[in-house]
This record gives sequence, structure tokens and C-alpha cells, in this order.
Amino acid sequence: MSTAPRTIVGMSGGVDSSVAALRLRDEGEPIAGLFMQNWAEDDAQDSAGGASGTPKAAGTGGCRAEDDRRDAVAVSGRLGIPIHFRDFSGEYWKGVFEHFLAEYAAGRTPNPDVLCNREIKFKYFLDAARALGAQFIATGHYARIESRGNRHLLLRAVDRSKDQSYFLHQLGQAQLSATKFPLGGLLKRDVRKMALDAGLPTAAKKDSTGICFIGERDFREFLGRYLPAREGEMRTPDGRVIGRHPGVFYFTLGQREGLNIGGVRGFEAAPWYVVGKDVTENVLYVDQGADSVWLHSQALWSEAAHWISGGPPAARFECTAQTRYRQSDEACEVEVRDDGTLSVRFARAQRAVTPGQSLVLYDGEVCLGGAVIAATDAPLEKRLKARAA
Ligand SMILES: Nc1ncnc2c1ncn2[C@@H]1O[C@H](COP(=O)(O)OP(=O)(O)OP(=O)(O)O)[C@@H](O)[C@H]1O
Repeated sequence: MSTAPRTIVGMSGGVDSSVAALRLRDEGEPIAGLFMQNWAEDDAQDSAGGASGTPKAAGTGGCRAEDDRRDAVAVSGRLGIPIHFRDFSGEYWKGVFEHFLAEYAAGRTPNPDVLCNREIKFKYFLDAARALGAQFIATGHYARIESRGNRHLLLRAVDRSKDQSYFLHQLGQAQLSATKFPLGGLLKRDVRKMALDAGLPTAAKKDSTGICFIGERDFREFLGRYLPAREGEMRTPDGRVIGRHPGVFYFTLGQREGLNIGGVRGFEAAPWYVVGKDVTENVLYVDQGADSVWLHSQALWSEAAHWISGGPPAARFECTAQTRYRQSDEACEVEVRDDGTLSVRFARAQRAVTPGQSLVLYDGEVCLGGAVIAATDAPLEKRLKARAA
């Protein structure tokens, strides 16, 4: 007699979710796997948009989804657990990709992983698991969930170098109460060893990097399929034109790569960095030195914040924050404004705080929540705003 699984494991065909499933199975948990397809490419087309029904991306031949699916099936076979399949590519396109493009078009730098967790993995995937009769979902994310009283807290992973709480800060009590992160207390190197010892076919598989639907492809080429390039001037903050850029969307604050600025007459031979984008005028601002004063800000303003426990700790409080993934904890003071947006002041100036990225707040190991960064007090941004007003 077959019973409904208690937990559905999101199996991506990677080593982390393979070991998440292995651990739960070894604990005696009745589990099944589920592989989601979140991205569909149509090699028959040369432009975005499906002929009918679900939108499809223009094919570039770089999609790993088939390999990943095969690996997820192989792992479930090895573990002796059933595996299910769901296609959420239409939901992903609407809930993640359209927003991703709109943000780039507005000159910001979005974080699709944050949105994918909120809109897909902890929404449609959770619904699909419930429809299969499960009470919980599990993923291979590196983060921990702890219950204190009737509250579920999101904590950083024990392996701080792999901690993914930054990407999970939009989750709420409903999601956390139905989720397990079996790897949160483990070190990545031990996870690999467990995979090897158990003979899992993904034991030696390379970790995925970058934005999932872009993979190893060239970012500029990919984005150019959806946001046509518009060449323009590259200027220094004091207004000197020093070259041309292929399109402001392709660059983010603090970026050095891809500027192709050779020796410029009248300037030292030091590397150049993006210090500002003026989307209206189509100008890319650049300056020399990784630590350019133009890149620094002490304060930021965010869109409305999401709080994991349902509300902020106080109307004004001190905590630590990250304004990007892989950054040290930075001390700051947060003021929650009446409309739910935040005004944040850092103890020390921050480099390249980027509108569109997420501000994520922590009280020690506990992730409090976060918000999308709307604006900063970086000098160039202030000047461009004043000019536009
Ligand atoms: N296509 C997918 N189908 C089902 N679950 C997925 C899929 N992609 C990601 N997940 C789940 O989300 C978790 C985190 O995803 P992320 O893309 O960050 O993977 P990762 O850290 O590379 O992990 P993995 O080694 O398992 O691929 C995965 O461990 C897995 O549980």
C-alpha cells in the first residue's frame, strides 16, 4: 500500500538537494522528490515569446535543464524514492523574469534568486507538494529554521561561506512552518563526502553559479536578446567624455569588467569602475580606483520591507545588514517609516550599494527580513536625482 509522502524534496539534480533527500530518507521520513522546470527555451525561435500558451525564451542552446532533470531522476532511483515533475516556466516568466527585465530597463540591478524563492519555490512548489498530500517541503538551501515558542526563525547556515539566508529573507511564518533545510547544520565539504559515501551520481557535480537561467552564458548577449542595446557616452563624474558604452543596462555599480577603456589621455593608467548610470540620458559614469568616493554611500532608502516574524522589532532599531550576497555584517540603524519603507544609516560608508538589490537585516544569526534598495545618498545618485527633479 502506498502512503502519501510527508515531505517533498525539491530535487534540482545538484549535489545539495541530493544529500538533503538522502538525509531525510535515512531518518526514515516518507519522502518523494520533485523536479521543477522553471525555464523553457524554444530553439525554433529567434526572438522571445512562445508562439502560443506559455512564454518561452529564445533558444541559445545553453540550457542545462535536461541534464539536471536526468541527474535528479538518477538520484531518486539510487535513493529508491519516487520523483514528480512540474513545469512552472509560465509562472517563472510572469513572476520572476518579467520583473527582472523591467528592473534592468529602469537601470537597476535585480536579484532574481530572491524573487524565485518567494514566487516559485515557496509558493507553487509548496502548493504542488500539498497537492501531493505532503505536509512539508525540503530543499538543499544552506540556512536553518528554529522554532521559539510559536515563532519560526530563519537563521544563518552553520557553513557561513555557503549561507543562503540572504536569498530566503522574503519567506514568512507560513512557509517556514512547512519547510525543512536538512543541510543548514552541515559544512559543504561534509555534504560532498556524504554524497560520495552514498554513491550518489551527483557527488562530484560542479556547483551551479550565477543567475540560473543564464548559467554559463555571456550575460550581455543574453540580456541583449530582450533589452536592445543603445550605445551612449561614457563620462567621468565631472562631465568629461572618455569613451562609449554598448548600453547602460549591461553594467552595474562598482563593475570593472567589460568597460574596455584603454589609456585615456590626461588620466593615469589605473583601472576604471562604473560609478553611476543615467538611464534617461543614456550615460554611463565611470571613475578610476576601486574605492572611488563616488561609489560610497552612508545611507539608503528601501521599498516596503518584509518581516519574517510579521513585523519589525521596533520603529527604530540597531542591527546588522547586508546590501549584497557575500558581504560582511555591517552595523546600521534602521527607521521604519509609516508606509513600511526603511531609512537605513550605516556606521561606516558602504561601497557600491545598488538600487534593485536586496537589503537584508540580521540580529546576530537571526534573519529579520529585508527590502529592495530604492535609493542611496551616493553623491552622483543625489546629483542625478536633483537634475531630474
Ligand atoms: N529545478 C529544481 N527543481 C526542484 N528543486 C529545485 C530546483 N532548483 C532548485 N531547487 C531546490 O532549491 C535549492 C536551492 O537551489 P539553488 O539553485 O540555490 O541550488 P544549489 O545550491 O545549486 O543546490 P543543488 O546542489 O541542490 O542544485 C536546491 O537545493 C533544491 O532543493
